[in-house]
Amino acid sequence: MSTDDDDTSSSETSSPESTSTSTSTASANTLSSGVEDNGEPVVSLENVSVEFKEEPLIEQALPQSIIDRFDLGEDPVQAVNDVSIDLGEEDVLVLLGESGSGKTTLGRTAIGVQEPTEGSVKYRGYDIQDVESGRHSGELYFEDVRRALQIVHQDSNAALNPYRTIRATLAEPLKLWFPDLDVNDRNERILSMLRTTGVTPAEDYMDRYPHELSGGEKQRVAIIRAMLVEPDVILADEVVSALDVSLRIDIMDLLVDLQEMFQTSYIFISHNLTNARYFAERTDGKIAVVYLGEIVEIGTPEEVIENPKHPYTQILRWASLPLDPVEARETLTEPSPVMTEEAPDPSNPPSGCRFHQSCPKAREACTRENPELMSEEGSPDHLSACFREDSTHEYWQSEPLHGEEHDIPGQ
Ligand SMILES: Nc1ncnc2c1ncn2[C@@H]1O[C@H](COP(=O)(O)OP(=O)(O)OP(=O)(O)O)[C@@H](O)[C@H]1O
Repeated sequence: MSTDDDDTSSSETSSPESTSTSTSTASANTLSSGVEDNGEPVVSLENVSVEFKEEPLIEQALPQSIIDRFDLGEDPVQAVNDVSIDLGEEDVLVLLGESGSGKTTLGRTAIGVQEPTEGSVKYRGYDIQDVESGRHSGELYFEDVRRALQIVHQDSNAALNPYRTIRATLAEPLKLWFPDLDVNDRNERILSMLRTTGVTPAEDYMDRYPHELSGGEKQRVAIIRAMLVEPDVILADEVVSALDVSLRIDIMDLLVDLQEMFQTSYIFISHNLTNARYFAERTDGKIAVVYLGEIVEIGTPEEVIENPKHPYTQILRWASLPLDPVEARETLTEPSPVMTEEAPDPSNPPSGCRFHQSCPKAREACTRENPELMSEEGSPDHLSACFREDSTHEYWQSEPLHGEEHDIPGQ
């Protein structure tokens, strides 16, 4: 009987360069499933919404007719609301926002792990739900989609089985997705990836258990596991948040290096403006700011961080302490520009613009209509979901909502 830990036979290893070159060449134009790169976005979301309905005991115990008649049901949580985005080859999209804003749900939906309540999610033009349910007839199978869209979590402790060696952990996805590889081929690929990612001496690490690794090493192994199957997209969900500040740059740099080798696209989730900016800058990616399930601003890091347009992004920037201690002290003494400390309820979001209750720039018009992403003339790719982008909107004639228009420090 063959077990994961049978993969211990020694093997001639090729240099990391030679293996990574061959794998990246294999994945450059043709997926291992045989599906041609068809020019469609790797992932595209169209008007995607996701709701979570909690079922309290009362709802489980009573018939639906009674629940409806006496209005006993709970409102669903609107985790994602009407989001449309495309992710192309070797694209990077950084989702930046506070805890609970919907980043993880949006990312999971984009890689087909979370089913949307409304809208469609496509992989290379194929509707993922259709592929999963078998409604789609063609050369693409759901297994191909699963392999192509991978995830790396924040908590590498939870992601790695404490009872399995690194060799066994990393052999598992290779056995699953590349059953034709023999033990030697698998070992070769694993050793090569360990070396490439700086986990050396690689031979020593093969037979270690997760508890024998540092936090940074565990996260490297989790990244290798996702990368070994040659995915098109990796959802990197707060992958550096649990690490010491000194290690964060190393891991982000590793992802950048791996992207160059494997031409992977990333959806990189972070609640930290500094990390979001660093990663987007290094990868020429875009930052999408997420607030209460919606993308409220999107653009290059320079556009979004240096020249934020949406009041929410401007406040996010204000709230991120500057590195200079004197500047940081001055910022702390400034009164908060947020109009209410009360967090909005995601199961009952405000009508109109979802940010209007907290927004220092809000006017009456913002209570009536939810602004779509729009751009000013001259910067077509820097979009903000705020009526202030539209110089002809009735917003400008309507009354400020919070007495008067308030300034946001630093703007
Ligand atoms: N399985 C679920 N069931 C019910 N509600 C959920 C579920 N998953 C997420 N939510 C809710 O959806 C909203 C968005 O959550 P999500 O985890 O996507 O946000 P996030 O920005 O990734 O936050 P965090 O960084 O804290 O994970 C939150 O109100 C959350 O409580």
